Amino acid sequence: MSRIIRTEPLTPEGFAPFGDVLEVAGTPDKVINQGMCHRYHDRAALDFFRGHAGISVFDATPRSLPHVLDMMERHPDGSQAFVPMHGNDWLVIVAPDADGAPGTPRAFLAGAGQGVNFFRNTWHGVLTPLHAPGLFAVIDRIGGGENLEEYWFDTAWRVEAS
Ligand SMILES: NC(=O)N[C@@H](O)C(=O)O
Ligand code: NI
Repeated sequence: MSRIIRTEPLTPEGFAPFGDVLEVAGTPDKVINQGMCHRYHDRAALDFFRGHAGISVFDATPRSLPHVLDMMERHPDGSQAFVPMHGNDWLVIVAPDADGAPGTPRAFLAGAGQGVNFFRNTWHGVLTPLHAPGLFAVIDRIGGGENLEEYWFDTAWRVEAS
């Protein structure tokens, strides 16, 4: 018997306990390139312990709703940003910490043009595209050690569209 969570729109306010939303929003911080480009400057809290920032490209297999969430993970030594290289919606699942395990997850539906940066040590589901191509640039910690803690649920969660 799965436990149900329903998707909710990704907003900076809703996501604030878990990380940053990367999107064009509000007044640009800088207008550059002779007025031809708006720069939304320095919009993510990057945090890498005993390592450095790296950019990787992920080609992830699309999933579909309803989605079975049986595992969440976190990275104790670094933040992790997912930046779509496509224009589709995709799924971002996070959870508060509850004594060293994920608490009740929240499933955010990211829209076209939205990326996220998970704060260091934030419980999250693995990269979850909903359409092909599942291409993302990922900015996270490059360094020694595992930097990965997984938690497998005894009873899976079922993520359903709202
Ligand atoms: N393992 C890996 O590189 N990716 C995961 O951290 C993930 O959050 O998808
Ligand atoms: Ni991760």
